[in-house]
Amino acid sequence: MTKLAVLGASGGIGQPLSLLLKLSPQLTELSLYDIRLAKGVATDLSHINTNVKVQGYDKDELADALKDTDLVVIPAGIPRKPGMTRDDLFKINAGIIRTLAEGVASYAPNALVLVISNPVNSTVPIFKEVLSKRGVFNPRKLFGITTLDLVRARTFLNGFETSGSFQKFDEIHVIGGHSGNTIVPVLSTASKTYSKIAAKDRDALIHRVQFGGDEVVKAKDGAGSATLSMAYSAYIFIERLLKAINGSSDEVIEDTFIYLDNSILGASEVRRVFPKVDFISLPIKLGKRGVESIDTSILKKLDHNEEKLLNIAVKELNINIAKGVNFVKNSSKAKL
Ligand SMILES: NC(=O)c1ccc[n+]([C@@H]2O[C@H](COP(=O)([O-])OP(=O)(O)OC[C@H]3O[C@@H](n4cnc5c(N)ncnc54)[C@H](O)[C@@H]3O)[C@@H](O)[C@H]2O)c1
Ligand SMILES: O=C(O)C[C@H](O)C(=O)O
Repeated sequence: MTKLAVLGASGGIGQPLSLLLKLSPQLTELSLYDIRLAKGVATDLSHINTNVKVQGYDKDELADALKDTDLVVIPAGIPRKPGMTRDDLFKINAGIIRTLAEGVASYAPNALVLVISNPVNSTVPIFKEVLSKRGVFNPRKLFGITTLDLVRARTFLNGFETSGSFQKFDEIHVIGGHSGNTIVPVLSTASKTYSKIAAKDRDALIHRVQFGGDEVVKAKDGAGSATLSMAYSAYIFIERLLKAINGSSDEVIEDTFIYLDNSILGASEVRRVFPKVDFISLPIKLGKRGVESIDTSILKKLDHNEEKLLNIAVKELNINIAKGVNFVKNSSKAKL
C-alpha cells in the first residue's frame, strides 16, 4: 500500500503528473489537493481503469488530503512569464510553500516530500526550516526535483529532438541547483558523444541546459512554463524513488537537491570542498529510508570547465538558500 499526495494537482504540472501517477504500477492511492478544481480532476481520473484509487480535496481539506500519505509531491505555486527569473516567483511561492510545509508537519510528518515549486533553490530550504522548527525534519526525506535538467541534458546531448532516434543514455549528471548559472551539466563523463562536439558547440550545449526553462517560457508567451516535460521528469523520479523505498536490489542513483546533513554519508566530503553550502543537487543513492548516501565520486570526475561552473553555481546557490532560510526565520520573529 503506497499513498501519494499531489499538492497543486489542478495546475499545468499537477494534472499531467496526476495522470501519469494514476498509471503507476507502484502506487495504490492518489490524493489530489488544490485550492481549486481538485475534485473535478480526481473525478475525471477516477474513470480510468487502473489500480490506483484517486480522491480529490478542496482548499480547506489539506489535513484529509495528507492523512496516511507516504509521499507528498508539490507543484503548487505560480510559474514564470517571459522576462522573469525563478527568483521573481519567491514573493508569492515562498508563502505558499510555508503554508504547505506547516500542513505536512502537522498531518504527514513522516512522509517523503518532493518539492517542484520554484525557486527550488529557496523553496526546499523554506520547507526544511518549517519542518525543523516543528521538530519533524528528516534530511533523508526531503528532495528538490531537478530531474528536468537531466532530462534536457540527455535530450539535447543526444540530439533526440532532431534525430528522433532513441539511444542508450550516456552516463551524465546535472548538479548544483535549479536556476540558470546554478545548473551545472556534467557532460564530460559522456566521453564518446561529448568528445565529438567542438568546443564552441559544447559551450552552447551547456548554456542550453542551464537556460532550457527560458525556451519554454518564451514559446508559451505568457501562458506559463514547462508543464508536460516537468510532469514526465517528476514521474520518472518518483518511480525511481518508489523502487528504492520498496527495497529494490538494483542500485538507484538520481540527481536531486538535498540538505547536506552530517548524518548522510558523503555530506562531510562535500562540505570539505564547499564549506558554506547547505543544500545541493548531486547524484544521490536512494534506498528504503529515502536518501542513503551521496555519490561524491562525481566531484573528482569534473573537467576544468565544469569545476569552474560549479564554483560559480555554489556562490549563487548560497544566496538563494539564505533567502529561503531567512524568510522563515524573519516570519517567525514577526509573529513573536
Ligand atoms: N522544479 C522544476 O524543474 C520545475 C519545472 C517546471 C515548473 N516548476 C514550477 O512549478 C510550479 C507550478 O507550475 P505550473 O505550471 O503547474 O503552475 P500552474 O499555475 O499551472 O499551477 C499551479 C497550481 O498550484 C495551485 N496552488 C496555488 N496555491 C496553492 C496552495 N496554497 N495550495 C495548493 N495549491 C495551490 C494553483 O491553484 C494551480 O492549480 C511553478 O512554481 C513553476 O515555476 C518547477
Ligand atoms: O523555467 C521555469 O521557470 C520552469 C522550470 O524551472 C524549468 O526549468 O522549466
